[in-house]
Amino acid sequence: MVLLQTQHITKNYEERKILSDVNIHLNQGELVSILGISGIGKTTLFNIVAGLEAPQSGQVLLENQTITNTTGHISYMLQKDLLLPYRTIMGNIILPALMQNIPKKEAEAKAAPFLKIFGLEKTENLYPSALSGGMRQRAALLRTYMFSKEVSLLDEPFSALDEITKRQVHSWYLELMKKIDLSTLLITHDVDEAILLSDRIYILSGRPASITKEITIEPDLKKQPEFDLSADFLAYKREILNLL
Ligand SMILES: Nc1ncnc2c1ncn2[C@@H]1O[C@H](COP(=O)(O)OP(=O)(O)OP(=O)(O)O)[C@@H](O)[C@H]1O
Repeated sequence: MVLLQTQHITKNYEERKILSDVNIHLNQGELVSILGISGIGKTTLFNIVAGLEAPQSGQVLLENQTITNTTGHISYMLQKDLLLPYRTIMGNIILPALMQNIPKKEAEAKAAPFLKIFGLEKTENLYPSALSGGMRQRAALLRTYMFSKEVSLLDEPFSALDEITKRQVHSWYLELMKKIDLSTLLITHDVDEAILLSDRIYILSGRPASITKEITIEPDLKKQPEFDLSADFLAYKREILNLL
C-alpha cells in the first residue's frame, strides 16, 4: 500500500530551480533512501514532504489525502537533532509530547515500554552525556518515533556515528522496523548505508534535481551472509556511484 507520495514537486529559491518534477513514493513498512550529492536538494525535498516549505507546484499525499504545505502529519528527525544536555533521556524523549500539551505522566507512561525495544532500559534518569553515541542516537530515534505519525523522515540520522557503531545501529534499526512496522524515508549521502538499509533507493541528481533512477535492493540478496562484502553489494555500489 502506498502510504506517502510526492507528485510533480518543483521548487525554486528565487530564480534558482532546485527541484524539478520530483515523484517518489513510500509503501507501508518500507525503508526508502534518497541518495544524492551534497547541495542537490535532499533536505529541501524533506522540508516540503514535512510541510515546512511550500513547493512552487506539485502535491504531497499521505494515504491519498493532500498534506502539501501543512505540518504535523509526519515525524521528522533533522540532521542535527541532538538531545538536550540538561534534560534526562526520558525528559528528551517526551519533549515533543509536552509540546503537544500531552500531560507529563501520560507521556512517560507511553514512552516507558519503548525504552526496552530501543535498547535504552534503565537510562531514563540519565543525562545524554552518560550514554554512548549509539545509545544517544537510539534515544533521538525513539523521540522521533514516540509521538510520531505513520511515516518517519530521517535526515542523515547515522552520519555522526563511527563505522562500527553505525553498523550496529543499522542492524538494530532494521530489526526495529520489522518489530513495530515503521515506514521510513531516509536521506543519506552514504552509498553503503543506502544499500544496506533500503528496500529501494531513489537517486536525486541533475540541476535542477529530479529522480533520475530508482533502484530496488533485492531482499534475497540482502539476506546472504556478509552481504556488505559480496559481489552483489559491489555491483549495486558501482551502479550507484556511476549515477551520482
Ligand atoms: N532557504 C533557502 N534559500 C535559498 N537557497 C536555499 C535555501 N535552502 C537551501 N538552498 C539551496 O538549495 C540547494 C539545495 O539545498 P539542500 O539543503 O536541500 O541540499 P542537500 O542535498 O540536502 O545538501 P546536503 O547533503 O549538503 O545537506 C543548495 O544549493 C542550497 O544552497
